[in-house]
Amino acid sequence: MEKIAFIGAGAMAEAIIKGWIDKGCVAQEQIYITNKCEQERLEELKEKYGVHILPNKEMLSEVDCIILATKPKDAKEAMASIAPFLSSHTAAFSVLAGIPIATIRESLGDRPIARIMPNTSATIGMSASGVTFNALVDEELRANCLKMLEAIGTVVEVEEEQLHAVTAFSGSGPAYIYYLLEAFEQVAEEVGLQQDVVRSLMVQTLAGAAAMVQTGNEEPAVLRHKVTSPGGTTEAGIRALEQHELAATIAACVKSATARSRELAKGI
Ligand SMILES: NC(=O)C1=CN([C@@H]2O[C@H](COP(=O)(O)OP(=O)(O)OC[C@H]3O[C@@H](n4cnc5c(N)ncnc54)[C@H](O)[C@@H]3O)[C@@H](O)[C@H]2O)C=CC1
Ligand SMILES: O=C(O)[C@@H]1CCC=N1
Repeated sequence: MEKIAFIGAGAMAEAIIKGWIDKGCVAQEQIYITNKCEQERLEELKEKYGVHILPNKEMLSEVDCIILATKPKDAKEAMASIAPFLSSHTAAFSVLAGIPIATIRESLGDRPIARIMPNTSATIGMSASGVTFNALVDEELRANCLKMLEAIGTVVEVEEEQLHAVTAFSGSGPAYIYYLLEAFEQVAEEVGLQQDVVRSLMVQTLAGAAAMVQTGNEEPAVLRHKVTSPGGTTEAGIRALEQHELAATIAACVKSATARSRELAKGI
């Protein structure tokens, strides 16, 4: 893939661009960026990463792949504005939450389409991405796309319908973890520790616990039992989580985000 153009140059586009460039998966000269307006933002990304600002829409006829990265509500207008300039073989990758392949096809015509749900940890090569392809994606393009996603983290291929749930878990997931960390920090002083001390303790605890699960040696429940001494501190903490119905709260969070992903498709 020689030339790739981002349509929308916000947080997610930047995370992917940084991830690719740092990994050497896509070179800065291959990347073109465009926005609706916000020239300053384009200049900022050009300065930071050495990518090109798309000089004009006519140039889109020369790109091998576009990446739709506007907010879902702006996607229709963005697609309408680029559709006349795309050549028939240009692939469309989309990171738009909720927007179905059928809607992209309606706006951009028949072409290879990949719907991708990454997360912002792509910035440091730690995204957990989901992807689904339409039938016009051949084996070579599929392999290429998977390689590009592996460069920014891990990737699972799923059915298109499952992308709503992937969005709810790993697309939005970093925000849930940041929220959790904020909550730990908020209680720090009440129990006699400074916020920055709690941050370093809990970030390491989170990374350590994630790495333990990642070894695949033991189930999370088994690992949890090893921490939980009868009559001890963990038992007291978990009892409070149960009393406050954390599991039900998490289920509500994931279901609500999944439902919102479905709704986003209707909003454009
Ligand atoms: N931020 C995140 O954690 C994730 C976001 N996504 C998806 O990525 C997409 C982008 O999200 P963010 O980067 O967070 O949004 P953002 O608001 O940071 O960036 C959106 C960009 O699109 C540009 N834009 C708006 N209208 C346009 C048009 N007509 N033509 C060209 N550019 C246009 C805006 O100027 C802006 O730079 C969304 O669809 C979101 O669902 C997916 C996974 C994670
Ligand atoms: O909040 C959103 O809609 C996007 C999709 C996943 C993460 N951010």
